[in-house]
Order: sequence, then C-alpha cells, then structure tokens
Amino acid sequence: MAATSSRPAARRVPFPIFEDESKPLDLSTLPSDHFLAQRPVTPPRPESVIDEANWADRARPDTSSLAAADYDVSVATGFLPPEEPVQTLRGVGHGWDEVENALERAQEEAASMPGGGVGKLSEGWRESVRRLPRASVDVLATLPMIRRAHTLLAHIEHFYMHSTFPSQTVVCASIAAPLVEVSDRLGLPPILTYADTVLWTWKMTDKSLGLRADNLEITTTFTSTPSERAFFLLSLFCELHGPSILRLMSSTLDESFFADSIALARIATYLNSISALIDELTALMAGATRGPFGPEGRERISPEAFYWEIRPWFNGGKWTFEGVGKNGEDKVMEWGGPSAGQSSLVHALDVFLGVDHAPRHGHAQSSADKANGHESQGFPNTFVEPPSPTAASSSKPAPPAIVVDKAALHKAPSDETFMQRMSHYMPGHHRAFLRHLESLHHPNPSAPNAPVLPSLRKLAKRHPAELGQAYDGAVAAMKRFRDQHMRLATVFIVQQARREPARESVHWAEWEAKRVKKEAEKEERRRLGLVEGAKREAIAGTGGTDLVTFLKRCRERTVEALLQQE
Ligand code: HEM
Repeated sequence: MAATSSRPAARRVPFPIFEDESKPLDLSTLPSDHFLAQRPVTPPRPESVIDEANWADRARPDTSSLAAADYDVSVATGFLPPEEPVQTLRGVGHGWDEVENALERAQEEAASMPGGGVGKLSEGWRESVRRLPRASVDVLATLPMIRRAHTLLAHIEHFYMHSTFPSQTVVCASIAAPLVEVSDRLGLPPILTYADTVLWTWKMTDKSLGLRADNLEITTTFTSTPSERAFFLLSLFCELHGPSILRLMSSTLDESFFADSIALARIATYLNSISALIDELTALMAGATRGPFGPEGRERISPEAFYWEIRPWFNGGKWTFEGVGKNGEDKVMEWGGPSAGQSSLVHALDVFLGVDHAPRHGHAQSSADKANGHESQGFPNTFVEPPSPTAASSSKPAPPAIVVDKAALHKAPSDETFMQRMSHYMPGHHRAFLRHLESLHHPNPSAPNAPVLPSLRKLAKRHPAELGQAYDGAVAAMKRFRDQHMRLATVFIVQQARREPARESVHWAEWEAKRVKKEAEKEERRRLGLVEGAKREAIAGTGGTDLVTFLKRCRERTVEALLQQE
C-alpha cells in the first residue's frame, strides 16, 4: 500500500534510471548535454573532466566542493565504462600499430607453448619490444583510447617481464615511458590492474543485445585459453550487478536525509534488495568453485591451469622503469599484480555498510582524516638514491642516480592496510568516488553548515526496530560473500600450491627443489628425534599477502559490523 504523509516531496536527485535495463543504452537518444551522452570525452587529465551528475549532487545538498568532479560511475553500467571499450589502437599510427603487433606476437607465442608460455617467450620477441618506436600518447584523443593504451602496454609489460624465468627486472624504455605517461593520466600505477583485465577488456558478441552476461567476451589475455577468459568473466559478471547495487545505495542515501518512518521502511526494502544482489555474487562464486558457472554453465576455470599457467603472468614486482624519471633517469617501483581486491564495487559496499578494514590501532590514519582529504594521494613520493659511499669515495665517476619510488614500495605488505592500498590500483575517478562516499558522513570543510548524512550503520543503530534486521541482513550477506570467496581462494590457490606443477612448466624445477629440501629437513628432524609438527607454509596472494590470514581478517571485520553479533 502506498504510504501517504505530509512529508516533503522526495529530494530526487539527477540520477537517471533507465526503464528497461535489458536494452542497450542508446547514447544518441540522450540530450546532448546529458552526462552519459558526452562520452567519450577527451580529458587530458582525469581531474579536468566533466559535469557528470556526481554522487555529491545525489547525496548531499551542498556540492560546492565537488562541482567539477566526475567519478566515472554510471547508473547504466556501474564501474564498467558506458560504452564498449576500444579494442585496438591499430590505425592510430604514431607507433601504436607496432605496439599492438608486439602484443599479438606475444599472444601467439604463448598460445603455441604447452604450459601457458610463462618464462619461455623468445629473445627475438623481447628484442623487438626493446626496439619499438616510442608510441605517442598525445595523439590519443579520447579517454577510451587512453584506457586501451594502458591495457595494451601493461599486458606487454607483463609479457616482457615474465617472458623469462626468473623474470626480467627492467621494464625497457619503449614500454616504460608511454606506460608511465598514460598511467599518470588515468590515476593508475604503471602495472596491470583489475581495470585492464576486467573493466576495460570486454566486448559484446552482438551489439544489439547490450550489456548482459550471455553477450560478453574477454578480449585481451595472456594465454588465449578458455580458463583465463572465464577467470576474468567471473569478475565481469560480478560487475554487472554494479548498476543495481549503486542505484539502491543512492536511493538509500536519499532517504536517509529524511529518516522518517516512510524513509526507514524504504531503506529496509533497499537493504533487503542489496542483500539479495550480494547473494547473487556469492552464488556466482559458488558456481565457479564447483566448476561450471555463468550463462548456461558455459564457463569453467581449470584450477591447475589458473595457478600454474595463467596467474604467473599477473605477478607484479620491484622493477626498474627505464628512463621515466624527471630527467630521464631510471626509476625503481614496486607494485603488486591485478586482483579483484581492486574492484571498487566491493569497496563501495564495505564503505556503504560501514565495514571498516582500517587498522584498529597503531599509526595508520583515522577514517575521519581520510574523509577530510588528509590522506596522501597514493602517488609516488620519489627520492633520488645517492650513489653508494664506495662509489662516491673512489676516483671512478659515480653511477647515475636512480630514482626510487618510495611510496610505491609495497613490499612486506601489512594485511591491515591492504584494502586501502588496493584503492591506489583503481582508476583515479573510482578512487575519488570511494573517498567521496566515505566523506558524506563527515563535515564538509568547505560547507561547514551543510547537514552531515548519518552513516547507514549509525542510522540502523538509532532505529533498530525499523532497520536493525535489514542492516544486519546486508552485512551477513557480505560475510557469506567472503566465506564463499575464501573457498574460491582455497580451491584455486591454496590447494594448487600444494600440488606438483606439470613437468613442462618452468615452475617444476623450483617446486621439486623445494620438495627435496623439505624432505631433507624432515629427515633431519626425525634423526634428531624432534616431534614432527604440522608446519604449513604461508601462501601468498597476488598482492603478496599471507592470503588465508588476510582473507579471514577481512571476514572478521565484516562480522564486527553486525549490530547483533552472531
Ligand atoms: C578464481 C577466482 C578468485 C581467486 C582465486 C581470488 C583470490 C584472491 C586472493 C588470493 C585475494 C587476496 C588478495 C591478493 O593477494 O590479491 C583476493 C582478494 C579479494 N578478492 Fe578475490 N579471488 C577470486 C575472485 C574474486 C571475485 C570474483 C571477486 C569479486 C569481485 C573477488 C573479490 C576480492 C576482494 C574484494 C578481495 C579483497 C579481500 C576481501 O575483501 O575479502 N575475488 N582474492
């Protein structure tokens, strides 16, 4: 029954809702000044863009501090771009055709080798990469083209670095220079990210059918295998839930301004719908854990192939980027490889529900600090490493200084700050979106008299009868999501790490050496009469985390958000 009251008309914010989501969004039907119709835009830098109807317009009355912001989040496509990504820079000239050719050759070599090709690409291919003409970033006229450039260069970078075993350590100038330049424009690090492997790497099989799970293909991969495509499709299918989730989040924020009985009832309904959508993500992951998943069960990721043949291509590392320093010096940076931990969708849900991954104590920043914009931008403070004392005191000329990117040195990561660090691997707009989402619940320094929106968790605490169950229901759905995600990580990583790789894999010799060493140690302990303990080696995640401890911690933090502790 429709509720009636003297309540003011709902503050409807400029958040277009498309009636029929199954139809593709026809941009030509939108008014020319509509924020979606304006894409693709040509922002030379992310900050310079756009009059998108931004989150602030929707969620708080005062938007003065955010008037120029564009979070690149669409109600039609969520964190996916509103149009099919640019698939190739062939035809652009200025060096890009050669770069596309280099990627294609690497893919052909890798596909022709048993074991996915890691560590086995030819020196001829590497030499051809080093000789590539420097592709010009200035000729890339649109944002989607700049994104393609990042995806393209980051794939070649990883092909190049892992083309030998052990991996290369120097990203050659022909790749490093344009990659650092496009990364800078996108607010991304110069490494393969979730955006390159999922958000910007799909196409529609039939354009007339629009964006839906049974109509999507992954276009750029390392191994050209169905397993690799299925691995990325799994995340892409999750992202397809983004628009519905974001719309419900937006409506919830609208209603929480009123917080009257109608608003609370609506919020409870929205939260129930969000729970159901999170459960759909969980169901997708459950399918992939068991085997076939996706439309008509067409997709399947082979755990062995994923772990030994596909995943090694993703590894990041501490690499020297040739000639990218201010004065053309080399620069050392360390970055982790791509992970769905970089998905803004999951972070947005955490922020919205008040799941707090921040360190509980110690030196890290408070979330209030972050919300007030006191957080570092996450982009590199660099310093020049002085020549070593021996070199300085000797009569020989000092070697050229190397710029070390200190902020990017992500070694020995603390799992407590992983979620924060992952945000640095998101496109700049999405990172800004998440910051803004957090900041809604803190005073806006540039508009001190503007009302501050209560966080959803606070609201639920204040109105337990109306919201308690629905709020806890959504948090419990996030916990189920993380339970299932842990199973996925167990099947695809933990179990595989304990199994022997194929003999033709470059990993076999290392694995065998480790096994022999462990046997010898075991034997020695037995000889000394020491009791055999159940000692298990910690297994690292793609981002270098001790993954089981880390994933458990994320789940614990989720449970902590429940109002009624389980
Ligand atoms: C076979 C599929 C998957 C595997 C093997 C996997 C594995 C992992 C691993 C090892 C981590 C630890 C962080 C790291 O070192 O990267 C992680 C984190 C994470 N993954 Fe996945 N993942 C998979 C699919 C997904 C999907 C489909 C999503 C949803 C979009 C997802 C979301 C996350 C999130 C949000 C984190 C951060 C930790 C958390 O929030 O609980 N993963 N994943």
